[in-house]
Amino acid sequence: CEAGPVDDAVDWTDLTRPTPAWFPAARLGIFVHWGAYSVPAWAEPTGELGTIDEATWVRHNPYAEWYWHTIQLPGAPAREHHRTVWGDRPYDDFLDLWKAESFDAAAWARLFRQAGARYVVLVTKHHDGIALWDAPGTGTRNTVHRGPQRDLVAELAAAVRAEGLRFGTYYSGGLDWSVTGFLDPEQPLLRPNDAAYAAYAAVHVRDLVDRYAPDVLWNDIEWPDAGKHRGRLGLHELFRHYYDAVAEGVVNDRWGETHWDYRTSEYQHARENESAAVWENNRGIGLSFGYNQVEGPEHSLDAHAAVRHLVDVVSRGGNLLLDVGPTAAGEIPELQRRTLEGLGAWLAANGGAVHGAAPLSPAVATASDEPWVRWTATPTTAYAVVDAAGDVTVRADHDAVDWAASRTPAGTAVEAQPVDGGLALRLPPADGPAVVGFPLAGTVGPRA
Ligand SMILES: C[C@@H]1N[C@H](CNC(=O)c2cc3ccccc3o2)[C@@H](O)[C@H](O)[C@@H]1O
Repeated sequence: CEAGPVDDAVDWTDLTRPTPAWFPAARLGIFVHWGAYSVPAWAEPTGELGTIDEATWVRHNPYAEWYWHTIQLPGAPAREHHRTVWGDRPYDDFLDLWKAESFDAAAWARLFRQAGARYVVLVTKHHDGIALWDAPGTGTRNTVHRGPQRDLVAELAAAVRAEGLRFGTYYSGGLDWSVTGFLDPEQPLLRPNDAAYAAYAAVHVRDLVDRYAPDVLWNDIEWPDAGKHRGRLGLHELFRHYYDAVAEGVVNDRWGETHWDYRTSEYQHARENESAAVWENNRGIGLSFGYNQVEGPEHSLDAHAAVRHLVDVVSRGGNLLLDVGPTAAGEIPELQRRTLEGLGAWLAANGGAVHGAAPLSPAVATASDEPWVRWTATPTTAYAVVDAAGDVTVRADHDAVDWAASRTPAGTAVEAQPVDGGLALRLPPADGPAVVGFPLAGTVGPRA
């Protein structure tokens, strides 16, 4: 997803401002990919983005939300699957087959809060161009006029905010197959860059801002090149309008080489962006963002793996935006629900080491994999998250921490003794990684 040319005349730096503190403090968000693609809900669980070569990826795409694209490709198993199960039905039939009959926004929002999430980002228009609100210029090709016949963005925004979480919107500015068709299916990232599409997309995002005041504006792929200007429907004006409307709003980095509040990585892709001061890794619980009925436990993070991934991300200064792909009916698949519930149970007992936490100065302690240890910190406390039980030695500068006052977040004292180059801990049995807090002696604390 290479960035396109930028209008050098535009000074993007006048949009730069300190990132609103709520975002890095949040540490965990829930992504929701729900669309017409949730009806077929079929993809090959090939592997994680960033670990599969592009030639394999395009024909064996594990992203179920790319179904319409994948079935264009001769030789793609998804194309054969579509012919066998759906015959020659057009993709848009899936919009009318999508009923959302079990959709309960309040139940989703409750589950996301119980999972320990502090924000939710809903896909409002994915690459198929179908809007989950009455988006200007989409005619009836949206969920208000067809299929669910509901404004799904409004319903989830209200429910999420009623649970005290922040609500963000994802918009696919970079791809819209309903506008471009499949220019060359073998080149999946050929983007619409013309002024007409740029205006169409700008009107959509402006409408999202004016209707829902999203706390996160999450664009995907990139912004159309013809829209990267200061004019009325230009991107600079759009960002300015957004910040005027949502003072603590944040935008991600998928708008081209223009402006962002934070960087992103996706599964294993673009991990170089994780060196930024503020960043977010996004991934599904499985290998797909949209619901994929083919996926099983072998393709998915269980609660233990989700805890480890979240803690690893936070220990390096990032947020995790963890995706759920609901069924067309509006249910959260059991495999995904179990992971969210397990993650939430662990965070309920140990969230002090995650929410509002930041990396610990490497001068005090560093990560290890044998035993698996990650460190986080608040200004007063260093947290060792140890995926082991019993007697464990962790490397730490024990003069920098008050090892005699080591505690679990629940307050249980933990036996700790300084040993050469670290601390010997006697850990209580725990359901998942154990967390030990060490009051920080002196001024050494989280890396700024
Ligand atoms: C969240 C997922 N994003 C996929 C597209 N990903 C990218 O274009 C991409 C990934 C990425 C990582 C770092 C910087 C820029 C980047 O762009 C998109 O194709 C998937 O269907 C899903 O919506």
